[in-house]
Amino acid sequence: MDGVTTNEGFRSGFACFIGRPNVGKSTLMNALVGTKVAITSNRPQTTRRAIRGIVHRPDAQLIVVDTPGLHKPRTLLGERLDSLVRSTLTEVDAIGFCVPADEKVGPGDKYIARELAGIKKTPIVAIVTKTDLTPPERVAEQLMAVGQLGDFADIVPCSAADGFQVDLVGDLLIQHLPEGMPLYPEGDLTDEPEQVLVAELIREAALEGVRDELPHSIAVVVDEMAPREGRDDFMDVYAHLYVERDSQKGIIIGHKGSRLREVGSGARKQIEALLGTKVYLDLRVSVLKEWQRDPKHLRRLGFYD
Ligand SMILES: Nc1nc2c(ncn2[C@@H]2O[C@H](COP(=O)(O)OP(=O)(O)OP(=O)(O)O)[C@@H](O)[C@H]2O)c(=O)[nH]1
Repeated sequence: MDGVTTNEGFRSGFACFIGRPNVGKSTLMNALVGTKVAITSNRPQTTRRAIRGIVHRPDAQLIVVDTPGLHKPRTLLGERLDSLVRSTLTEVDAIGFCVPADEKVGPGDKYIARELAGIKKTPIVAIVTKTDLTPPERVAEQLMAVGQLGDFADIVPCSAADGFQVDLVGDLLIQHLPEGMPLYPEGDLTDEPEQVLVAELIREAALEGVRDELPHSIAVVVDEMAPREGRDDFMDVYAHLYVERDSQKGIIIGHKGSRLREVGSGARKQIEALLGTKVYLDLRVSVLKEWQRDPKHLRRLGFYD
């Protein structure tokens, strides 16, 4: 970090991405940070926590706060997610408003744009994501359409999938950060506790291939995680996967436990990559009836007011 702490002109601060569910916010954050700190899936509302990814540049440190997709709340969980997003918006130095290139601007985007119009202080960079999915003419049209949605500091197209202009998104956010020293040590990529990242990787594996309302009903808690006695290259992880109904438990476990075994081995590989050790994963499935609507259960699963 030589020279950095005294560098004039060094910028550091926070940005967040906002947008409808599934528009590519987590993927973009991972691409900016350069590693997988937020789980992604093709199911809407995959993200439930404000995870921070830290982007290190020679002249700046950008801390990205990942938010759940904003939408009109339907359940108590939905309401808590929305208030999480709203409080995040007032605490950051810049906002990246994501709209995908491959879907027409719709009521969901307009709802968010109206919410953002109420936040006067924070500069907003509009980001047209997933440009790899559409021809350039369509991207150009989308840039125009997004421009109509509000008053933005910049509008930029990018693709997290092929890396197109991901660095530029970083530059545009960084220019709105205040001058200041780095807030995190060099090399740190996230400040989420490892246990939370591990739980998210298990949830990601469990989401593979499930349909309908089941994705929203899955929550994961890591009960215990510790190096095996006498070995620094082996981690024992004990986790619970919660669902809301007995029928869902059956689906997750699968015929003679086949599906749960797949989830476990998929998750284990990802956790091993994250931790850099071998992992033993003990995964149990339990029913927490209607946890999304129950304040007590929500607290137990880590969703606070
Ligand atoms: N082709 C393509 N797909 C992308 C791109 N970015 C994201 N995706 C895909 O879009 C889906 C949603 O991405 P996420 O990053 O989970 O979206 P999100 O906005 O964080 O979603 P929520 O957490 O539900 O709010 C995933 O299947 C991604 O692989 C991109 O640049 N190009």
